[in-house]
Amino acid sequence: MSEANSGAGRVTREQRGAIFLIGLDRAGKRNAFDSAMLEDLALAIGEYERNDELRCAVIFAHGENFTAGLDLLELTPKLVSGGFKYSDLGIDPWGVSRPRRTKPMVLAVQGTCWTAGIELILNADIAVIASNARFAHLEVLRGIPPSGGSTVRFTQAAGWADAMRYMLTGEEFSAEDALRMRLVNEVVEPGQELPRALEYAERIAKAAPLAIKATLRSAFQARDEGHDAALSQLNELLFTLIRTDDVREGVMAMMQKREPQFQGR
Ligand SMILES: C[C@H](/C=C/C(=O)SCCNC(=O)CCNC(=O)[C@H](O)C(C)(C)COP(=O)(O)OP(=O)(O)OC[C@H]1O[C@@H](n2cnc3c(N)ncnc32)[C@H](O)[C@@H]1OP(=O)(O)O)[C@H]1CC[C@H]2[C@@H]3CCC4=CC(=O)CC[C@]4(C)[C@H]3CC[C@]12C
Repeated sequence: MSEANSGAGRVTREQRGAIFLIGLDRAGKRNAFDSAMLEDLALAIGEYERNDELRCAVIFAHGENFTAGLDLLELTPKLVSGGFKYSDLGIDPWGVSRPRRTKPMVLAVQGTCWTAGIELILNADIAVIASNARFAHLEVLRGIPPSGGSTVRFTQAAGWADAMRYMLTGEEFSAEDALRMRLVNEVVEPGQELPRALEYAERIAKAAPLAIKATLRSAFQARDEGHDAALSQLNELLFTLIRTDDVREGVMAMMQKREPQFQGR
């Protein structure tokens, strides 16, 4: 698709029907995130968010490794001086700062997946990983805490004991460990992670887009504001959606025993 370690932005885009493939493209540096790559990934997610034709994004990495984490040499001075900020057209891929994405995100991961890569997984909806994937939260060995969401989401997904074991030591863990700790959905043979992620994306893209967004909104609200806040909004979400053309189409398709064709309205 593109040369390793090339391209100013270092993130590729490809539209396949309703699916948007977003590729980390700095393989020569093990897909370490410098500021150009952080910015371009955020912009790609912004493009996805604003394009109504697109119903599911798949984030993957060119080359043999997902990411070696942050390019500390390039980024530390910028973070120290407060000089790194996403442009207004971008969406934070880690869901740390607002606005939050409203559309689904599937991840395909292989090889080395350090720090920021784990945190991208934890901010995605579905993650498929290759059996050769290996993970580590190295931040405390570089003098910083995990700051892309793991202090909240790793503990939620895996429980305190496992999350602290890996975040406080920087110890490496395997694909099987990631599955056991419920950080990911599935482990597949190397090379199958992207095709399998695309299968999930195709299924999501066939579902009703407004219902997909409402599902995410409710789940995000539960995570951010607590269960009561999310439960109190469920009826309103339902009554808003029940009047849409997509609900009529879903019912008609069921009656006529055919695939629904949802328009997102
Ligand atoms: C803070 C959060 C993240 C922190 C970190 O990621 S710390 C960890 C940094 N990574 C490392 O230390 C790994 C170093 N590399 C290795 O160990 C090895 O290279 C390897 C095992 C990965 C591979 O080994 P290898 O033998 O196969 O290959 P090599 O020969 O070693 O390397 C080949 C080639 O690649 C280069 N390379 C490798 N790694 C790196 C790297 N990390 N950086 C640069 N270059 C690398 C190597 O030099 C070789 O190059 P060559 O030219 O051939 O010599 C952040 C996580 C998320 C962020 C937040 C996101 C949300 C935010 C929004 C905001 O608005 C504000 C900011 C923020 C909150 C943001 C803040 C920062 C995060 C929290």
